[in-house]
Amino acid sequence: MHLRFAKMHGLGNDFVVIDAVRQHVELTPERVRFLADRHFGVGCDQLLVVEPAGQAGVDFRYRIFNADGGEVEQCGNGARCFVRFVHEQGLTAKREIRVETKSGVIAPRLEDSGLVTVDMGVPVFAPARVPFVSDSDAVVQPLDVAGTPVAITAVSMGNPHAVQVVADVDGAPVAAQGPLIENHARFPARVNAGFMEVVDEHRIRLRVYERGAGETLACGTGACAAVVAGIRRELLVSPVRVETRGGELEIAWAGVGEPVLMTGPAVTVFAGEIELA
Ligand SMILES: N[C@@H](CCC[C@H](N)C(=O)O)C(=O)O
Repeated sequence: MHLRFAKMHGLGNDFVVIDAVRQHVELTPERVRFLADRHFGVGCDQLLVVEPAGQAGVDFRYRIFNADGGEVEQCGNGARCFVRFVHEQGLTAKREIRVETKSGVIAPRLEDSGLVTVDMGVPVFAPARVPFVSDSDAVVQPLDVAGTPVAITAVSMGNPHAVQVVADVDGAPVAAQGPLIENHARFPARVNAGFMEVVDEHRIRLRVYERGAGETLACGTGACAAVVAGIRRELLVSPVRVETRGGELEIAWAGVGEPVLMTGPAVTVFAGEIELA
């Protein structure tokens, strides 16, 4: 199969983006892993596939695959790249787009500044819906990480996140704890593990060990999850600047029951073609 794609990134969280509106695409987990492979394929944290809308009132559907081949519900940096992609490819002239994802409809908007703002939907804290195994709905919950007690906030931004507060994000145990939290038995769908340093009430520094991809330079849904966790823990006040290893995002949230707004860049690196076995 011959495939045209674009290589894009949002703050260094990188994507192979495929137009499945104008070309026939048949993906398997093996093909996703091959495309994501940084040595034998193109290389990316996630693969994004743009498809025609499957329901009335939305413009497109977009699907997200982690580098490990698994399909997931949501991707914040990907949502910003998706909008730039459909514009650059001439798939639409609309600047505000409603797009169907595995976890519902989100609404990204291409700003005059070139940045993209995305209504990422309403965060969910109910443990069963994250999903997180717990009989308490406390905002801060204890988690035993291979004998180390960790205090996390479990939240879904469409996809699951476990956010902990650390004193110094540069020295945080991301590589050691990340895979243990990702695969913790209390997160039956696995989880993205966030490590947040609070700089002041409007600024955090964040690293995320992503489910199915490992530590990335930035995670959009991770930034949303960290900010809502920080606001619920009364450590932060909206809006919050989130400093990641790949750059900065702005996150705004008016409180429980309200949607999270994320603003940041989306960049096209190059376009390419590849032959898939
Ligand atoms: N990098 C993304 C999140 C991608 C999906 C995540 N790894 C998961 O498995 O839920 C973002 O920017 O949000």
